[in-house]
Amino acid sequence: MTAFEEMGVMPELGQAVEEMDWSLPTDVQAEAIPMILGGGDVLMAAETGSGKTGAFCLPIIQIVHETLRDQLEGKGNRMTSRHAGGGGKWKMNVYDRGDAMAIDPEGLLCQARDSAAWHGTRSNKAVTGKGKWYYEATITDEGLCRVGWSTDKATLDLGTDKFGFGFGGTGKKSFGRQFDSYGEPFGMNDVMGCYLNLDIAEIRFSKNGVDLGKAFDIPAHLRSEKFHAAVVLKNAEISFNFGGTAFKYPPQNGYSGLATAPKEVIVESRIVGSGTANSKPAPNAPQAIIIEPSRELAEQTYAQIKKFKTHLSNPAIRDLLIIGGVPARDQIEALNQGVDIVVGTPGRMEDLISTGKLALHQCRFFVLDEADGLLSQGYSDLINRLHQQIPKITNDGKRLQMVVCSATLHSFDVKKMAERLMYFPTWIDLKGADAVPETVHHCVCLIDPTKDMRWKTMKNHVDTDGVHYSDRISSESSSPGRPHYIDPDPTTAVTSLRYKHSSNYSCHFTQIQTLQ
Ligand SMILES: Nc1ncnc2c1ncn2[C@@H]1O[C@H](COP(=O)(O)OP(=O)(O)OP(=O)(O)O)[C@@H](O)[C@H]1O
Repeated sequence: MTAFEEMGVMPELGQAVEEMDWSLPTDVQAEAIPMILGGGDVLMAAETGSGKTGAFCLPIIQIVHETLRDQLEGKGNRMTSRHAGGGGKWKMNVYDRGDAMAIDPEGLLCQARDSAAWHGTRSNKAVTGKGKWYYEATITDEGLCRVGWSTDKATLDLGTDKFGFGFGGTGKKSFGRQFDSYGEPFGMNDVMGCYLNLDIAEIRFSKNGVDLGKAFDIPAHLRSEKFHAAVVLKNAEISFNFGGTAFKYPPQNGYSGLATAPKEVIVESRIVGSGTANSKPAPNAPQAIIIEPSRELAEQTYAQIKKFKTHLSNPAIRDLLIIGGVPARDQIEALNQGVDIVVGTPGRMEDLISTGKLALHQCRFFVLDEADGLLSQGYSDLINRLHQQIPKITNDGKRLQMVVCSATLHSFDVKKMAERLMYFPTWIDLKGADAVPETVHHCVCLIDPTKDMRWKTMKNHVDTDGVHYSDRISSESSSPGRPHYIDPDPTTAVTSLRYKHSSNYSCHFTQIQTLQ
């Protein structure tokens, strides 16, 4: 197994890079490839010639190929039909969800990995009018969640307006942003029963089969509304059973699973995807679009893709170079034949998009190579326009992934663009120690070793990079936010200790030490 394959790269690509004499991944490849294969957005900066092209092309080719293979075997269509907003089984609606809410292809497992904000979703169908309805939600991870019932007028943040009824893990019920104690707290592995009685306009919940009592009387003006199963999560995961399989705690007192609700009380969600379940992929709609600031770079990237895909067949990946300065006729002809990956320069790319020759609706990788170059050439608006046209979620429920390469990640324009367009990007910054991502929080702990002598007896020494060992930091330092050190004594050295606590938290300890 090659070193690339150990990172999850498929054997056909591993073989191709081996034949190119790439025995080991470069640093940027080692960091970026698993991230992109794992579905993340990546923002990377590394020296010229560090292998960035391979870092994004290899995983993109692999995912595009796997998707094509699934489509060929008919799996793509099955996925698509499973994901369609309306029709079929009860499930969480992939088209009616917050930005960070992931929903599995069955629509029964939801996960939101944003620890800073709530993200919600609700079911693809609703019940209305009459009947006693039930579903179960099992908490499958730590984190915060609220489950309950939402009308289609409610926002996805369940319980924060007067159109949805939530019950949260902290033991609070909520409606209209009013949080009142109810039942008891719940968490990982608990099975929450959600009851909706439309006959007497009442909502109640159970925990692991134990009834927690009435939570809400549904106000008169909402009684004829359509009620969806709903959830909102903060860094949590939850699974649903609408009655398609046996309930862990079957409902009592005449309630039935939503899955058994008759047609006359069911209303399909009005929020449905634009694609149809069995639509064939359009030939001129590639899965990946790679934008380069110059013809030369576009040609180089295109040439690398050709080499990488040498051993990929059945189905073959169709790539296309779209650059200006050559007649568009051949490019249009190739688009009509079918393309999977397009590499090009922005001007010609936009010409073909605006005339409908190149379609963006199946794009799931949007790559900006040398983004600082693209922005300095004034392509910011064009990038925004293209990004706006690309669906953020594909028909088969896959999220748009963005990869941005830049000579530096510390340009204001690149940062602003990343903030605007990218989705929790991982920063891969191999351009030097001065470049610390904003997601890393620093704390500086000043120690005066002449007063606090505990360092002398410290059992566990922290290894440092030693770069500041002989720094002389003067009291004149006036950089805003920098601590001032008074160092009148030439026998004093500054040691900076930096170590990582977790992926997004690092500590700097600075010790002023008297040299013996
Ligand atoms: N893992 C690897 N092992 C050996 N050679 C590699 C590896 N990755 C890339 N290379 C080679 O290094 C050279 C530079 O790679 P590449 O063009 O991808 O870098 P880059 O970071 O995109 O450069 P630039 O910033 O100039 O566009 C190429 O000749 C490529 O074939």
